[in-house]
Amino acid sequence: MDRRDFVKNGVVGLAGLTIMPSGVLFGKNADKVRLGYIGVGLRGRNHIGEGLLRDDVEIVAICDIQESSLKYCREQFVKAKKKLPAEYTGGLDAYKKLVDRKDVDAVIISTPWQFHKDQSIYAMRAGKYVGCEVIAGISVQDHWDILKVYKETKVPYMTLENVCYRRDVLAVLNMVRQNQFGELVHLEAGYQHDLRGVLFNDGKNFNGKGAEFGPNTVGEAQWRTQWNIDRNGDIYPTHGIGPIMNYIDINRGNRFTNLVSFASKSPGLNAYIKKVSPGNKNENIKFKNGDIVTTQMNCANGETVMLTHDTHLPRPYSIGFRVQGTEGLWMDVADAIYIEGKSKTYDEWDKANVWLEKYDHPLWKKYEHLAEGAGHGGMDWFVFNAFIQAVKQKKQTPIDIYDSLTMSVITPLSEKSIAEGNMPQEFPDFTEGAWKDRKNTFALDDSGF
Ligand SMILES: NC(=O)c1ccc[n+]([C@@H]2O[C@H](COP(=O)([O-])OP(=O)(O)OC[C@H]3O[C@@H](n4cnc5c(N)ncnc54)[C@H](O)[C@@H]3O)[C@@H](O)[C@H]2O)c1
Repeated sequence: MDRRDFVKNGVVGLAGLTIMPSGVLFGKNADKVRLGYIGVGLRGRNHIGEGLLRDDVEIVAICDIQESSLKYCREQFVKAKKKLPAEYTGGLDAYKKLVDRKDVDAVIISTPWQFHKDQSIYAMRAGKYVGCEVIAGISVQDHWDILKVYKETKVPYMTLENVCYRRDVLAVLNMVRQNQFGELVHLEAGYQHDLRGVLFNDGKNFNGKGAEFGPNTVGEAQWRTQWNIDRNGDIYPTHGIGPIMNYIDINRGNRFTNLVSFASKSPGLNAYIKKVSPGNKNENIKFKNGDIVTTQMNCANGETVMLTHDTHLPRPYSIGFRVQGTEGLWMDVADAIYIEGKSKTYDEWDKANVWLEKYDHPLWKKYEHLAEGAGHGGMDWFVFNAFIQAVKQKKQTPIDIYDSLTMSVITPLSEKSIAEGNMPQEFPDFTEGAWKDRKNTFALDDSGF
């Protein structure tokens, strides 16, 4: 069975009805999820690609404020020989008309970060499941505002955090659950990705050499670069922290209690501009965001966590996971695992693959053939499928509102810590005490993951 056969048949038989609290529109399991997409730039079109492959998804409408994005998106439908969706454009509020459509069950939001809060709140109020790309809100208060609407509507909200589904990440979750690392003590991760070619281009080509950013450029250079001028903090924490939250049961028996952040100086982007476009007007811009921002966090159960944001300097991509406990550790940069008494040689690393293959997660074993070819090594299939299955079965999403807000609020907290001279910041408990009793069920079954 290939990707296309699968999506015809659906991933699992529809299990018993899970009744959602009031606010969610439909009352019985749906065969098809009718999706509206808000933002069809690069990421939105990845999600379109996944949706177009499935017969249990109908993309009824798309919204974007740029004709170029809509045009590329239309081409995807033509290539897939699917009916063109309705289009909404013409202003920052155009998305509201898409959300208001009676035939939209759920929305996928892939717009720049500053729009996520209002767009998700509007969708939740309309009773539409929200699958929102990473970063829920900008300020700490934004996160509370989103929670308030969730509590009023009970409409599920999921951050589409794909790294939670990466194959090695899930294999390590499997190892954690089978106690291979013993009691976890310290964890590290980060967003360590040379984004210089994304933050700047020549206005014509994605990743085209150039030193421009803002409205006359293409892709994320239009909006993401400005955040590096205006903010100093970990502005992209979710890819690293999402998986860690699953390893140590955050919001499900554990919680972050406080954090403190440090920012280095920031010559990286200026050096890049000087290199690719000597004499460019942008070469002396003051980038407020430190080239390396590190954040240390404490947990109620005593673990420590360190996160790194590192996107302005030359480096190969790596999240830099370190998962360490009383019996051993995984370090993804070293591509290594060491388990005391079980590793081949005392005090020497095993190649990580020896362990990762042995503990390959059951979900990957089962769905590998379907995820093959999907974005980011297949994990994009898993995150999209998880959202669709939750909508179809009227279930809570596997990454829920509390997880989503917890991942994202690290940005304003780290910013505040740095602005106050590296002062510790108390971590908000969005669960309001419920973390003590909530259970970690992430990726434990395949009816929504
Ligand atoms: N999970 C991942 O692996 C991953 C990868 C890339 C991007 N992302 C996230 O996806 C989101 C989008 O990033 P991107 O790379 O697609 O950016 P992009 O700039 O390529 O696309 C954003 C799109 O949103 C549109 N837009 C802007 N304001 C809008 C509005 N008010 N209403 C409707 N459309 C609007 C833009 O015209 C553009 O087409 C961001 O949150 C980003 O961090 C996640």
